[in-house]
Amino acid sequence: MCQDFTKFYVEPRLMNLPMDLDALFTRSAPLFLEVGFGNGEFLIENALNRQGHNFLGIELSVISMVKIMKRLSRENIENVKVMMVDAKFGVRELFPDESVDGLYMNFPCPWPRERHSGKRLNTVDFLLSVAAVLKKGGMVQLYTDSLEFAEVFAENLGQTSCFIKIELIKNPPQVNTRYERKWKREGREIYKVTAEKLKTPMLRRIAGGDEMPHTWIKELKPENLKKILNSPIKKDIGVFVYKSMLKDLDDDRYLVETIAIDGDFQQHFYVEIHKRNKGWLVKLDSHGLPFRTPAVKKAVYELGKILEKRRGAL
Ligand SMILES: C[S@@+](CC[C@H](N)C(=O)[O-])C[C@H]1O[C@@H](n2cnc3c(N)ncnc32)[C@H](O)[C@@H]1O
Repeated sequence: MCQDFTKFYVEPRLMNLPMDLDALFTRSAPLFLEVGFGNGEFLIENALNRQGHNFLGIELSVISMVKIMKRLSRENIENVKVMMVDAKFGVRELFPDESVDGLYMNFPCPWPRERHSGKRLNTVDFLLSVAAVLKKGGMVQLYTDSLEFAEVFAENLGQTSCFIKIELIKNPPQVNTRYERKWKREGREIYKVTAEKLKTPMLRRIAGGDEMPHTWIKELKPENLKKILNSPIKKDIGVFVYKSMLKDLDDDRYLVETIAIDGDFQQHFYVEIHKRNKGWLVKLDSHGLPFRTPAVKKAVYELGKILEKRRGAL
């Protein structure tokens, strides 16, 4: 039987940002987020016990996404939505200020190696995003098996100057997630950090806006475009990198593999060069779906400029 998951899945890349949360849930109710819900036990148990609240789960794993949607569908759970986005970007960019009543994080990866430190979800920057989207009096709650992660989380909550009642306790009541069970089986201690939001910081957000710059390259013969694209387009000016050029099915369409970098957030996608009556259109390839950040827009725009310059040099 074909299952319809569209009821549960939110695609923020296709929405006006920040999101209209009441419209999303078709009702106004307190909203709680869980970052990295994994198997989804915690999210679902809370949603079933608190039918008057809305729950939104954020994950990066496709397997987790499919697993939870199957269960939401099977049990016809109405007050949970899920979306696939990096929480560092998603919490900051998708939610309006003071729109969330509570944020839970159960056993996030501690990323102990220094070279992975950019992925940790206990930095001052991430916690400032959490502070911005929480309502005043809203709470943040972390469970972890890593004392170091918990201590840095608590310390950085304090660094933001946006939270009060910051508490770190050892061996709290269980949340009963897969990772909690795993770490307890291995005899590890569990730590819980909680805090209450007091102040809303000012955040600079970068996503949003529907406009997508595309450019036209006129008066360029297909054989000349081929010549241009045969020499590699490698450009790295800090915000984007063109990786490699792929020719699509016919001579009318080329794809340039691109990575756009907005601070600590990277997106991988293709820019398309497509022959139309008016000339060659340079635009975002419609199969990929990056957030339209400044670096993505610049990558599209700059490719047009590069092609134009090379055309002039032919
Ligand atoms: C160690 S697992 C814990 C899963 C679950 N909460 C539990 O306690 O069993 C961490 C989860 O966080 C997700 N994750 C890691 N980094 C993330 C990020 N930046 N944004 C959203 N989810 C993330 C991973 O895909 C993974 O499912």
